[in-house]
Amino acid sequence: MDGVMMEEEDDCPDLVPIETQSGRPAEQIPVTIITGYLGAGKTTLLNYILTEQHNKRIAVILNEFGEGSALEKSLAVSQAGELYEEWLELRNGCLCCSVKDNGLKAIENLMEKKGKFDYILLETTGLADPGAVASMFWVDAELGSDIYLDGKKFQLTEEKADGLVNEAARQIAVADLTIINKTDLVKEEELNQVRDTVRSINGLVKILETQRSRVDLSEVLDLHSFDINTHFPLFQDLLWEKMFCNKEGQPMTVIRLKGIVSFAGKAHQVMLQGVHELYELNETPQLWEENPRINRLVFIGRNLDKDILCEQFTSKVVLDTEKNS
Ligand SMILES: Nc1nc2c(ncn2[C@@H]2O[C@H](COP(=O)(O)OP(=O)(O)OP(=O)(O)O)[C@@H](O)[C@H]2O)c(=O)[nH]1
Ligand SMILES: [Zn+2]
Repeated sequence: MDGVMMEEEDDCPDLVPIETQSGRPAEQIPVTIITGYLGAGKTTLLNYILTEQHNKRIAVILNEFGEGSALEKSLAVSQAGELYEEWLELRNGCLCCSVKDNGLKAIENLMEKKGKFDYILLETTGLADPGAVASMFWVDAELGSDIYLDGKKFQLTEEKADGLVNEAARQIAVADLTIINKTDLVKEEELNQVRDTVRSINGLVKILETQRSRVDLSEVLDLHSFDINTHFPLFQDLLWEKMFCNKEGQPMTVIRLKGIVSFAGKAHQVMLQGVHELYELNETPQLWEENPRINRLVFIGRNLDKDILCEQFTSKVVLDTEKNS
């Protein structure tokens, strides 16, 4: 491996030197973390994404537990379906340890050398703690979508004894999208059970079912579009950017935010909680049933103007179809 640099224990994974375009600032790009049990079909998914036509420039970082001392991990860069292979040197093959603190730097280096990517897909081992992996991206506001790729039913239900179920549950809990793969190997009722289990762990996660990880790419690559900021651009602008002013021109400040919101196609009521700049959505056990679907939000803060907030919420968050009804 000519040119690969082995650095000290905690140094950033470094790439084989190639022609650099120095001075190019690293721009933010979405990172999708793909976790899943051993053999669930993560690499199959990556290969599928890389070879499909999508007109996106995608960097893939494979970070599997290799046999022996497999420190060199393959890095494939796809452009228009063509694969280019380079080598990314990771410390020890374990994502939590090797990439955790330096992952962003490694990606910045990569972009400095190869130009901007549209996407980074990061495959982690099924044993990785998704929280640790994801937290390195969450530092960076724009980054961080998760896919959790499931294998078969037994991975969730029959592995309880050795605790792996906890990893699976945690992966699902933080996922934006769960792919239940290998549906060709299970019966309909088993598939239903897996779906129910996933749903019980994460009421909001989007679930796709696949064979050979063949997904509709728009559902995977545009995953960031499901995140809370896209559901509620109002809150990003209001809480983070402090973009809204009251009628006197004073900027609104929110200290506390609570609400019940209705998602199209969701049977359960969803609770919105915000404290200062942080906010989250959680599905509640409460069904809408025959109750009229409403969105009710309570804001506590300074310089708040109900009319302006209402208008913003309606124009930016509420679906067109619902506005009229
Ligand atoms: N029957 C069946 N086999 C599949 C399917 N998807 C993937 N496989 C096979 O499952 C095996 C493992 O797939 P990989 O994509 O390597 O799984 P992985 O999650 O990357 O595996 P690790 O990185 O080792 O954890 C391969 O032999 C795939 O061909 C599927 O939908 N059905
Ligand atoms: Zn793999």
